[in-house]
Amino acid sequence: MASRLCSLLVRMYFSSGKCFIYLQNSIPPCSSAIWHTSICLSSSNSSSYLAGSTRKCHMAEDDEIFGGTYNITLLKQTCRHTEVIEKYNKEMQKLAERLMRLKLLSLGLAGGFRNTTAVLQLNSYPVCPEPDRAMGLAAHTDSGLLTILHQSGAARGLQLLHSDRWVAVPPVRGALVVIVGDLGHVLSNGRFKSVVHRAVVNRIHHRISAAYLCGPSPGVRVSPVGNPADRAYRAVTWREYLGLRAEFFDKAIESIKINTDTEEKNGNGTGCCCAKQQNIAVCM
Ligand SMILES: O=C(O)CCC(=O)C(=O)O
Ligand SMILES: [Fe+2]
Repeated sequence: MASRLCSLLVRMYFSSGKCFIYLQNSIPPCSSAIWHTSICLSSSNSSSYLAGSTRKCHMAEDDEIFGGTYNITLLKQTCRHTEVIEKYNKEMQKLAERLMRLKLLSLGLAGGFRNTTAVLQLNSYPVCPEPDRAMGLAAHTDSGLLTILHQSGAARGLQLLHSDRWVAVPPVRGALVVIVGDLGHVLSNGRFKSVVHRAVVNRIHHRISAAYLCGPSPGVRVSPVGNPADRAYRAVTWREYLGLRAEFFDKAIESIKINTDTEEKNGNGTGCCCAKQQNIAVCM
């Protein structure tokens, strides 16, 4: 069901004249542009859901493109697609919550997440005449708890960094890829690793992917499960973590590492989604 909805969503958007897709980067020598569109899905109400996109665009530092205010009017033209997005969001939310519950269970905790924030990122990688000289999406980790990725069609593109080598993750019909994000890494105290990945382009196929990025509410602190004395990372909110990524790029996770001789100064204030003891729900 979730995978079918992903396909429907992708078909719908990329057949709609890309009326609300904005340009994020265009890397020579690709003749046509690579598009990445981020949409905040977190509100159930379609108007604030559209407003949410603005915030996400700020977070993604795309304000240079639209002068600080995302083009809401263009987004509103796509309201007829709201129903499909809502359905997609509902299914993906259920799936993300289930995956998070399983992840917590494997860490010895019975719990779940409420009030998650979700962002849909639609990626379009056109055919590239010189794929060796271009990059679709540069190497990165995702910042949230987890990402559920749909790869449309048969074209390969996704690669994971494993033991210093890039390993292709070919699309499998009906299958979704689950990627652990940095906050998922922090929450598990490093037991679930956030994986470095990238997307390459190719000479023959136009490739499309849809990434559902799931995280806590932006202001909720995430801290590692388990014994406070064993925590490898300090507590951090998603908002703060995005700031650290802007400052430290791929070293952001290192920047919240606790040195053995450094005290965890942040404690477990209210709203923190660390699980303080076994069998406590992880609430946000
Ligand atoms: O297109 C892909 O396969 C990767 C997309 C991705 O990593 C992302 O949207 O964060
Ligand atoms: Fe990613």
